Amino acid sequence: MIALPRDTELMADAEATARAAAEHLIEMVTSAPGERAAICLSGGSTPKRLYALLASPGFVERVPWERVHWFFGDDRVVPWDDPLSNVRMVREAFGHASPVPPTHLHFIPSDEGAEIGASAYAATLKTFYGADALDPARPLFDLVLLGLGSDGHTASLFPGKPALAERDAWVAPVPEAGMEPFVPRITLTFPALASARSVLFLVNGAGKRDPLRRLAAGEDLPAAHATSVGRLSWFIDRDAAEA
Ligand SMILES: O=C1O[C@H](COP(=O)(O)O)[C@@H](O)[C@H](O)[C@H]1O
Repeated sequence: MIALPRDTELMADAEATARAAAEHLIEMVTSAPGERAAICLSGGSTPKRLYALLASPGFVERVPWERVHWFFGDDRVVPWDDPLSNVRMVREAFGHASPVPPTHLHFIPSDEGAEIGASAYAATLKTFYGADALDPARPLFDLVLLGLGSDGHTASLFPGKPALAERDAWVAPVPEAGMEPFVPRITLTFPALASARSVLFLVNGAGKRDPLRRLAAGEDLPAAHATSVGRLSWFIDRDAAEA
């Protein structure tokens, strides 16, 4: 077994990870201190089952959909119907009869390039938050979901890229993304992702053993820099944790 990050729950398989994440998400939205709850979604393939579960019997009736606003941690600068788009993935996972009120899905703009999209999304977040500066006592998100890329990236914070060092902006353009296909991206920065009552990494499958091993060895991977003003935890399945 790989030495796992502090505050890890080891899951039997990917289905168990998705179910536990759905329970955690429901706990975070129902315990949100204000009238609204804010969730920051991760992209990629890992969270797809979680999103589908939320819209399915057993979960759909337990989510206070009218209260929840859904944001994105990152996306590629491609049309929202492109197979590479996280918007498309999330829409497909929630399904045609999506329970999400359309005005509660806050997509990252992708039609005017990475720079303009990043500043437009920062404005969206600041309007929702009601301030230009993040107050650790009043987190922006109730829950931030994160994934772990095979190269150790999280959101679209890739090894060696300037966005990693961003301390002021909430959202950053990533003109040359670090993984194929090389499509420009837009990402929330570490300070924005950390402004959460809970930050939760979801990690499944044998493809994640290498970055988990490298994190355990103390390598300076982007995912190692994720923090939270609240709790930071990991749900990792056995397949990923196998040595
Ligand atoms: O590029 C991305 O990759 C990570 C990990 O994705 P996965 O397919 O390995 O689960 C993801 O968290 C990020 O949002 C996505 O844009």
